[in-house]
Amino acid sequence: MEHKEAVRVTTRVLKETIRPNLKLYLISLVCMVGVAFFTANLAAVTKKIVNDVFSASDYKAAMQVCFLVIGISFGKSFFQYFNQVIAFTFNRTIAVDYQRQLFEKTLQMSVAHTTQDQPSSLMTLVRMYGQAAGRAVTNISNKLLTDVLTLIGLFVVMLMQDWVMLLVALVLTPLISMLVAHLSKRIRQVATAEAGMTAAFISIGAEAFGGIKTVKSYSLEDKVTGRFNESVETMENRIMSMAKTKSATIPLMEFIAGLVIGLFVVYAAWQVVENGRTAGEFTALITAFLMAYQPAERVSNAWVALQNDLVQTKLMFDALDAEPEERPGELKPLEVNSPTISFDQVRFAYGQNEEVLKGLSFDIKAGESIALVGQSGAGKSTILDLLLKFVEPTSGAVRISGENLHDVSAASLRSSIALISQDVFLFQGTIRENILSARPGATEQDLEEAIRLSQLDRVLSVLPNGLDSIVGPNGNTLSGGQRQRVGVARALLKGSRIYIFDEATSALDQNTERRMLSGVSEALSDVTVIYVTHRPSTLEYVDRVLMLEAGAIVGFDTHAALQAGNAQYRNLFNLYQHEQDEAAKKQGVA
Ligand SMILES: Nc1ncnc2c1ncn2[C@@H]1O[C@H](COP(=O)(O)OP(=O)(O)OP(=O)(O)O)[C@@H](O)[C@H]1O
Repeated sequence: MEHKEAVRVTTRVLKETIRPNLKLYLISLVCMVGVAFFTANLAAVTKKIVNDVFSASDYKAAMQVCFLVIGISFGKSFFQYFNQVIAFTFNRTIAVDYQRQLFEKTLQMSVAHTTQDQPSSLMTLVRMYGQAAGRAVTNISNKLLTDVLTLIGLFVVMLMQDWVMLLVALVLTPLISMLVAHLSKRIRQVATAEAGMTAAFISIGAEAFGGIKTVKSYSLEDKVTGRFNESVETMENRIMSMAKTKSATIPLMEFIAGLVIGLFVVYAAWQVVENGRTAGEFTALITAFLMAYQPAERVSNAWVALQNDLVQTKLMFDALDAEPEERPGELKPLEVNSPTISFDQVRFAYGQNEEVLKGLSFDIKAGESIALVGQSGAGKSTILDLLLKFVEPTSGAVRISGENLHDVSAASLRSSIALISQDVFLFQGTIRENILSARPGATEQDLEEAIRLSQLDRVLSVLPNGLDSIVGPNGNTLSGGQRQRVGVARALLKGSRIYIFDEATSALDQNTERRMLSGVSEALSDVTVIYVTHRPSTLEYVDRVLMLEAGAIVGFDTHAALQAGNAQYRNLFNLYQHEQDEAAKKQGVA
């Protein structure tokens, strides 16, 4: 990151955070000045100790100086305490606020953008960036400022004792500034890559532990460990390079301090002996110089840390400024007057890859139920992604209720469609809460009906707490089939005009699936339903079947008509039948 960019990021982060907390910040400013004032006075008081107490051997003066020192120390501690509490509050408030903004922003991004990264690495970045911004603001507006003010105070004390200090200051200040500027640049260069590397590191771990059964059953431990080691090594090299740069600053400053003190002693001795200056003046000067060491060290540390945090804050701003999927109010809401669906010459390709859908045109009437079938990779999921506007056609148009989805807001579109996927997502909580999340105001009667139709009542009857049983994170205390039934119940309660069942019954046994489908198809007789399925049994419950092959339609008719007149469909149906029989056999054996 260039110097100009660092200044731009600093200005923005301060503007965005100080303004809303101005009152608190002004109080902390008073505290900072208080800390600096009392610290400087603590150094200055040594002059009195040496001259008035020791040199004059005055007992009374000793008592006065004693109270003075206690008063100054109390003042310093008082302001220091409040300053630190405010700095801490500031840090946390800013970190949490940015984390919230980043989380919301990530949710607003397109699905394609969000799924580029592992969920865990996205969360790591949200956490890291927010914390970095909090630290950056606290460092600049509080820690650095407190110490710089203290240094100025101590400097004034030194200047008051001897003008030679002015010369020393004039020579040392630009020297130290140049040194710090050089180190800062190096640190920012190294830090730029750090955030990405940490996210990659987390992502490797998440992938390995998330797929632990696959890793173990395919003996992939060595491969996973190899990838982990590689990422750790790259990260360690970066961290080491940063540590070396950081470590250089403190010894360098210590050396400069030692050099200056050495010269002071000789200079002070000469002034006292030859020019009749008092020992107290030089005690105050050297004390101020020694006391300046700690804040100077903290300034140097805070400055180094700041470079790192500014880089991450910049990355955070980049993420916050990224174009969202769409801006609120940018597009009109979809009004589903009649739940018709039409694809008009739709072509689609993922990036520069080969076309996945090759000019698809078909119409689904309002209230019709259709099954979408085809070999793996034919393009079924892509059709669903287009319907939900997770992706947009390369050319052609997808319409619902006559409206081109390109012109309607994604949020209104998605709230009009109930999607039930194969992997049902359940959040941690009770089954009741999960189902009611689709329609919080639903009556007990509607809830019971949804439970009955989804065949969930059979599951609930064996759970000790029934509907109030708690499911673990992502419903992991339920079996795949149980989760699917909760997913169907939740979707039924939503009461949409369009339903999409994406392999939503794949984990159910045939009998349960049949019972569910007969109830569901009756309950959804006046809404439009799409089933994506490999199950031949599902095909009996739909009005028409749309068969895809390599991104093109090879048949769209009733199951009976396709069976009678379409050889490709018969082959596919036989394949599905075979798969189903095999699965039934396996279930029988189990
Ligand atoms: N994100 C992606 N990037 C690149 N290509 C993709 C992506 N998602 C899918 N594809 C490709 O698009 C084609 C259609 O995939 P799609 O998932 O729509 O098929 P499908 O019929 O749903 O398959 P399945 O029954 O196995 O789920 C496939 O060749 C697939 O490799």
